[in-house]
Amino acid sequence: MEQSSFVHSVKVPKLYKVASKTLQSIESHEESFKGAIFAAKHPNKKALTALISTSLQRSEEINYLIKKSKILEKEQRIESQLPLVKILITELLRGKLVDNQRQAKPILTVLKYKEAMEKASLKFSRKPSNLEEKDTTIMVEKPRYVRVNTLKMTVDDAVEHLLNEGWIEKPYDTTGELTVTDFSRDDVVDNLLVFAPKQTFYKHPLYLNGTFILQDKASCLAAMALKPRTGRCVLDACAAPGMKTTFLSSLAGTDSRIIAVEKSAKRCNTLKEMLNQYGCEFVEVLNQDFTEVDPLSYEDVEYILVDPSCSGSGMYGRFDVPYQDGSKQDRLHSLSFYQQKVLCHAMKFPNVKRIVYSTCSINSEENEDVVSAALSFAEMCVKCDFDNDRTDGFFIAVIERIRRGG
Ligand SMILES: C[S@@+](CC[C@H](N)C(=O)[O-])C[C@H]1O[C@@H](n2cnc3c(N)ncnc32)[C@H](O)[C@@H]1O
Repeated sequence: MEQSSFVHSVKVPKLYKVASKTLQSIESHEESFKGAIFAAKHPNKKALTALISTSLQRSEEINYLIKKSKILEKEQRIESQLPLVKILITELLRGKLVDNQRQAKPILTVLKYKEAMEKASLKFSRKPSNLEEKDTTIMVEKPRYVRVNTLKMTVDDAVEHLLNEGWIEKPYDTTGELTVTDFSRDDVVDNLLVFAPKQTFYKHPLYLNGTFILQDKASCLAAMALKPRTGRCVLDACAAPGMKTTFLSSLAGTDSRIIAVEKSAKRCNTLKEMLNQYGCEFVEVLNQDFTEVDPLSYEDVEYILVDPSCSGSGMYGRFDVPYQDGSKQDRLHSLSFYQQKVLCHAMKFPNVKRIVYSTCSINSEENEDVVSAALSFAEMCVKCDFDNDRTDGFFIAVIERIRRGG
C-alpha cells in the first residue's frame, strides 16, 4: 500500500510536460516551430527540439498508433492529455520510455500499450505509401548559418576567436562541402558565417554570451534589404520573436531609434527576452496591433519591415501540420487579406522611405499577389529557396517611395 502511493506520486518529467505544451501550440498554429521552441521554458533546447521534431515528423504514425491501440477510449484519465500522450508515444518509438514501476501514471499507462503499439508501428512502416515516401526522399542538408551580433563583437574578432579555437576558414563555395572543422564568411550577408549542417553551438561561449545568433540567411536578407541608415528611425511591424529586429538593431546602430511592434502579449515577452539577450535594450517595444498604430504619431519613421504571420510554407525541413478544417485555400485567402492590410498600413507613414515586405512562404498568394495588390507591381522582389540558395524558402520585396520634383 505504501509503495503504491509512492509510485503514484512520481511526477511526469519536466521535459515531457514542456514538450506537450510546445507541441500543442505548434499543432494549433498558435506558434511557429522555431518560435515555440524559443518560447519554451526548458533549459535543454536540444533535447526539446529532437523530441518535438520527431513527434511532428512521425505524427501520422503516432495518430495511427493511438487509433489502433484505442488508448484514448480505454484510458479515460488521459483522454484530456492528448499532446502528452503523443509525446510519450514519440519517446516509446525512440526507445526512451523505461519500463519500470517508478514512473508517473501517464507513462505507466502508455507503457501498458507498448507491445500493441510496437506491432502496429511495424504494420505502419510496411504500408506501401510510407515505403514510397521513404524511397523518394533525398536528404541534402542546409548549412548552419551563424550571424555575428556586431552589438557584441566585430566579425573579424569573432573569426579570430574561431581560428584560435582551431577552426579552419575556407573561401565561400555554395557547392562545396564544409567539414565539421571548417567555416566560411557568407558571400552576401557580411555578418554571416557558414558552417557544416547541424553544427551545434549551444555550449559555445560566443553563443552563450549573445554574440552568435543562429539565423537563416534568408531571414538576414530581409533586414539587410531595408538598408537602414544609422541615426534614423526604423520600425519592425511584426517583430516577435525578434530575429530581424536584432539584426536591424546592429545594422542601424545604437544611435538609431528602433521600434518593434508585436500584437501578441505572450510573444512580446519572448521578444523582450531576445532583445535583452542580444544587447538590444535600446529598442522600444510596443505591444500593439500594428494596423492600429497611428502613423501620424510616428513622423520620424523612415524604414519599415513588414514580416507578417504567414503559412511558413518555405521553411526548410518544415513539418506539415495539418489544418483542422482541411481548408488550405481558405487559410491562404485570409492570410493574404490580412498581409495586404498590414502592408497597406505601412504605406500610410508620412515619411517612410523604404518598406521591406517579407514572408517565409513560397505561395504567390502571400507574396507577389499581396505586393501587387498594394501597388502596381514592384520590380524589386527576391525569392530564395533551398535548391538554389541553400536557405529557407523566402520572399522579399523592397518598396521605395520616390518623391517627384525633389
Ligand atoms: C512571422 S512572425 C515575425 C518574425 C520576426 N520578424 C522575426 O524575424 O523574428 C509574425 C509576428 O507578427 C505578429 N503579428 C501578426 N500580425 C500583427 C499585427 N497586425 N501587428 C503586430 N504584430 C503582428 C505575430 O504575432 C508574430 O509574432
